[in-house]
Amino acid sequence: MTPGARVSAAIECLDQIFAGDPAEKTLTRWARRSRFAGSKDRAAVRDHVFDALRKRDSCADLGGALTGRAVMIGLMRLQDANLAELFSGEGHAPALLDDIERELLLKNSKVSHTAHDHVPTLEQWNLQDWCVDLLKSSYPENAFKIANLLTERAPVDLRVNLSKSTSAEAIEQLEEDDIDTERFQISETALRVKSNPRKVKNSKAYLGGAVELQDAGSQALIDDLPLNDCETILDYCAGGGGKSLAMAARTQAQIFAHDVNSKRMQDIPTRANRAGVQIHCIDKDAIRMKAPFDLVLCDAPCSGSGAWRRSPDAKWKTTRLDFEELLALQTRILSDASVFVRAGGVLCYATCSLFTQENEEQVNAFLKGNDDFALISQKSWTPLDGCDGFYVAVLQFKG
Ligand SMILES: C[S@@+](CC[C@H](N)C(=O)[O-])C[C@H]1O[C@@H](n2cnc3c(N)ncnc32)[C@H](O)[C@@H]1O
Repeated sequence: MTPGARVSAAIECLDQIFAGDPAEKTLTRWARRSRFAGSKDRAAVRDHVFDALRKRDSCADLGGALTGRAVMIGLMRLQDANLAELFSGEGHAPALLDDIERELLLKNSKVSHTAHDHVPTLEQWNLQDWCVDLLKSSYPENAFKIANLLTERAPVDLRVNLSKSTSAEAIEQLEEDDIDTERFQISETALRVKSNPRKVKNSKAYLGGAVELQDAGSQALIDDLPLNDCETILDYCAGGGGKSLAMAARTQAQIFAHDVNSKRMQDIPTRANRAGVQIHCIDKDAIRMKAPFDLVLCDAPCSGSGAWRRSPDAKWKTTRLDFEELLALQTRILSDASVFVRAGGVLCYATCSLFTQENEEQVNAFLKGNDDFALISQKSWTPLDGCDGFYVAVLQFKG
């Protein structure tokens, strides 16, 4: 595909996404229909679509409308691409810019879309307005800087599986597959991929279980858990098992994974096998039989705002009502899971949210109603730390 044809494909996908279709499904559907597209074309179209979603409002403002075409005009302008070449009207390239589009672009380009030395307009936040308010109240000093970082592509991080490899061995093994990485100080196990991220899943290091894909912030969160003296651990919201696997590599404790939606755990046995660790997936009845646990982790469902660089679709589709429902669910999960902690054990509450309402405020509310728990530590990370946004609190059950 020509560069222009890739832009046309991105326009088509964005129009469907703006009409309400989920981004991933839209891209998969497009790829199925477009047998002529090679893997590089698919990657390029995906990058266009995700870049455009991350900076949606800035792009729409530059291009003059919230349509696939206007947003791609805005994105290409922000990327200093040659608009005349891309919008050539030749072959499968999008039609030439008309006079109105050209004038609009000229007028809008005079306003800086990246400058930090002025009060940002709502478009420049690239967030829904209720999220701007939440971010401002969570980070009064740095809200706009964080919002800006959420418009950038997320780095690809790996977790070295310490039960199979050292960092030095993993780096060397990855190099054999042309994947350059470097240590990321935020966690002992974290490697940042510097080249060929798309090769990771077929690399020997990944297939052999020496590394897993996991954001460095997620790894730092696991470093903060008091795993040392544990014999039994319950990962109460295990999902695909990212946190279970990271814990298993760091402790000899028995790890039990649970999720209300058991289908989400279906890959855990394969992933555990690859990592050379054991994770027992259990249902609620089995939890009651095995309880109490030394450590119960609630990696609660949340807005996911800390990871909106990776899923920019969600930053536009999550409604205020969804958010309120999530808050209620987090409250319930903390309360439900707390009964499975042994006296003297710990309840750990984690999210990948940037908003204090889902983090500190949830924990404070829990502590108010449960004076037999005490806060031991809490920590948060934001993209300012070079990773996704995360929060973790460790609460001890005094019994
Ligand atoms: C943030 S995700 C977990 C991600 C996972 N821990 C990881 O590191 O890959 C939250 C999970 O909580 C699960 N969940 C939602 N409500 C729940 C409940 N009431 N009890 C247990 N799990 C629940 C969801 O199905 C979802 O998989």
